Amino acid sequence: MQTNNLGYPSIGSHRELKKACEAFWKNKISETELLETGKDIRLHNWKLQKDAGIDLIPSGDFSFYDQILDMTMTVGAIPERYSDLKADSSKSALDLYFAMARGYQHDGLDITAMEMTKWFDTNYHYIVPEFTKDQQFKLSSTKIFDEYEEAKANGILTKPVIPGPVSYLLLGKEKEEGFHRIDLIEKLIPVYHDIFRRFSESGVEYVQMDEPFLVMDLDDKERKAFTYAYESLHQQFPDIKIILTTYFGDLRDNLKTALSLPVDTLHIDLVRSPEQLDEILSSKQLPSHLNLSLGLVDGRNIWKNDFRQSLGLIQTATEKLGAQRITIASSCSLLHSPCDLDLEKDNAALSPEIKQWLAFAKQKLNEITVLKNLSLDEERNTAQQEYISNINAAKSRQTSKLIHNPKVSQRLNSVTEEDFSRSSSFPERKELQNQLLELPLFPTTTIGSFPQTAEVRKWRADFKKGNITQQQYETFLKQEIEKSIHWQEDINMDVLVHGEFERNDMVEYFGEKLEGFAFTKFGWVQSYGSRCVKPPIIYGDVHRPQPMTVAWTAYAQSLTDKIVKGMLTGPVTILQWSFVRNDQPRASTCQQISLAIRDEVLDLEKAGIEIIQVDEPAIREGLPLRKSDWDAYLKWAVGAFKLATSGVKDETQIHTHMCYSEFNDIIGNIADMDADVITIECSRSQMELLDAFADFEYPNDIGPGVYDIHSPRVPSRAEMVALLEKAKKVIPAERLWVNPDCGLKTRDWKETKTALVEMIAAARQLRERINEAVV
Ligand SMILES: Nc1nc2c(c(=O)[nH]1)N[C@@H](CNc1ccc(C(=O)N[C@@H](CCC(=O)N[C@@H](CCC(=O)N[C@@H](CCC(=O)O)C(=O)O)C(=O)O)C(=O)O)cc1)CN2
Ligand code: MET
Ligand SMILES: [Zn+2]
Repeated sequence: MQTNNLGYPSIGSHRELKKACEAFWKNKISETELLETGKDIRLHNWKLQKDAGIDLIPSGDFSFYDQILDMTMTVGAIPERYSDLKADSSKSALDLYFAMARGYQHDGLDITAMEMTKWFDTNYHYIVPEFTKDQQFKLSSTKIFDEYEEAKANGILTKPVIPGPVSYLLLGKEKEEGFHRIDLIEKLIPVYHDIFRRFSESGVEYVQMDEPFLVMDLDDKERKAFTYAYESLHQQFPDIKIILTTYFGDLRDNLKTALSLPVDTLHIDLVRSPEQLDEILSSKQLPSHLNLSLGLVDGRNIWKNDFRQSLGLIQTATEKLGAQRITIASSCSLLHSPCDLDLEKDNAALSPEIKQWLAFAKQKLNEITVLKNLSLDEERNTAQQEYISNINAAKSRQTSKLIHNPKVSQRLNSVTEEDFSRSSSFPERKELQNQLLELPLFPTTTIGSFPQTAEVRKWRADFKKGNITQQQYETFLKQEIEKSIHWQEDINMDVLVHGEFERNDMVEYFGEKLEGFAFTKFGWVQSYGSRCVKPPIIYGDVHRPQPMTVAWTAYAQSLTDKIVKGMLTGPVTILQWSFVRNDQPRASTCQQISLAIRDEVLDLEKAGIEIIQVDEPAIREGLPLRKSDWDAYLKWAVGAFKLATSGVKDETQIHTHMCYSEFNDIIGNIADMDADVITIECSRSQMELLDAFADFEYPNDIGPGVYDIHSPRVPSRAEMVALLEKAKKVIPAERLWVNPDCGLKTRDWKETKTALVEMIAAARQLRERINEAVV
């Protein structure tokens, strides 16, 4: 019996990599220094895993930005627009790499970034590979080999991890018509042969090949690509042991394909789907040589493993296959977990009672080994203490007084059907809102946040450390709000925002104000590139003890005669971006959050706020990976939004915002949410997304984002006018809003100011064109 870890966070337990990358981008440290930081993190992680007793330790899982972008470099799928940069001998491979991730606007070059999108149903984002019809692949990076050798030189034999060829292709996007990316498999496989040849020369024993698409709906062509790819690799390199790795779901109708592939080990996610174990063990197709890696320790949540349940599953598997053929593993990469619970020792916001229920990445490594020891040693001599304390922690959680709040269940029981819909239809509401709000055609607005500068963060850090008083902190925030309101008035913005300066994060901030949530100090998880989040932990019933945003919004509104839009995070997004309790259905937790947001919406309305935005950027992310599971999810997720927003008067305008979303398949459900206005991310895909809204005849108002806020690149007025003209072709002018793709918190003021002035000028130009047409 072996132990296996699928991947470890690259970011560092104190976000060393984030800090080094951002310093490098600002030219504050050299490339050598950045590379050195990467090396230190890798070594630290490998040693940690070795000391924890992990047999199959990953290498190649470390990344300066994203593992899929790393693979794009490895197979040489570098889009044409970077060729000047690539040919420029004064630029390093790392410069090219970051240009692909973030765009490049220096030395007279102006190159857009590659698209970024959600990694399955997580809050991690990857860089989308771009493919052309005559796409060429060529082994172009030695990173994966270098890291294997680096570990070996330090006395650690590792298991290289690479995305499997089928998933790699399916994660990408065709950049021209006339082919399907899966057709490129025959061109791609020779590069995998080159990779395996090098592995073989270096004496690599195991290779982890991630094929998460095996838990998705596949067609026959895609299944055949699996067979082709893995048979080809096995034929050429029969001695390399492949661990075919699936996660985030179950194999279902792809089981037969998975079991037919010539691999050494199949890894399955038993956290998401413990039921699939029986199905696999009883399958007639299960080959007698195949080993199973049991993904038992949850890489996606922070609760301690339930040893009793895991040992049951291990026993079932060993009885059937024998301990020799079983590996104990994390369910997926630990990339999605915070690094180390031990860092929380002085955290007053995490009581010892709650802390004993938790395990972060480092603790999870230990759980993997302890599970192995417990299952090999039936007398439990070696891990007796760990077993007892695990069982006690589970008991303490089941019976804790912290979890259940009778007031919350009473409130839930009193919810009625009417609470889920607005009193009047959209056209009726729109007329009343037009009269009240008096907005021009193509109203301009932003998505909520303004730059979270180092200064803003420093004030907050000082306040949290007790270096300044609450009053000093609040005075500072008020000044920031005042500056932002007056500036928005000066540039002629139509609907203003207060700027979200008081928020550390759009989810963590609300978590901190709600009961039933706990927080970490160092529980950082990578979201994209150098950007991290600290997801709050929902451990108990959720309840809003008092208003959360009303004072800030009302203050902002008091400074201007223009309309200030209230800004809230929606229930599905709060759920999705938190660590969620696993002792009740997600839908129930979500409904509790809905009621808290509903109360806040009504309090904002009472305070005179006429437009309220309830952000739901994560509603698409929460969609189950299999289509047959969609309806059940959409029913409660859409319901949660409606419950949160439907209490208001007809005159109050409800906005929602979504980003990183492919809505084509769920556009009807988005319409069912019945927000008066939806702002969406659109610019990186050149308004492609709008076709879905047009085809469906989406009924309400839409603000398709006219510029990409994830890149420091400033868009031109002409570019935005062109995008708006494109939008106008499919959405009637009376229903179009003008706004960026998302909030501006990650940008600097300098770029923000130029871009928004240009955006408002673009809206003005559209209005003038319409007036001219009328005259
Ligand atoms: N939860 C969440 N998920 C999301 C998004 C989002 O906004 N939130 N947006 C989409 C894209 N993802 C994103 C994820 C993170 C960030 C982001 O900006 N993160 C910040 C951290 C935000 C934060 O929590 N800030 C805290 C802590 C800031 C900090 O680092 N403070 C320093 C001290 C600063 C000083 O002394 O000067 C420290 O703790 O060391 C605060 O402002 O209070 C970062 O990585 O830099 C942006 C987008 C999708 N998913
Ligand atoms: C990831 S969606 C962000 C919405 C939020 N209101 C902001 O502007 O930052
Ligand atoms: Zn957004």
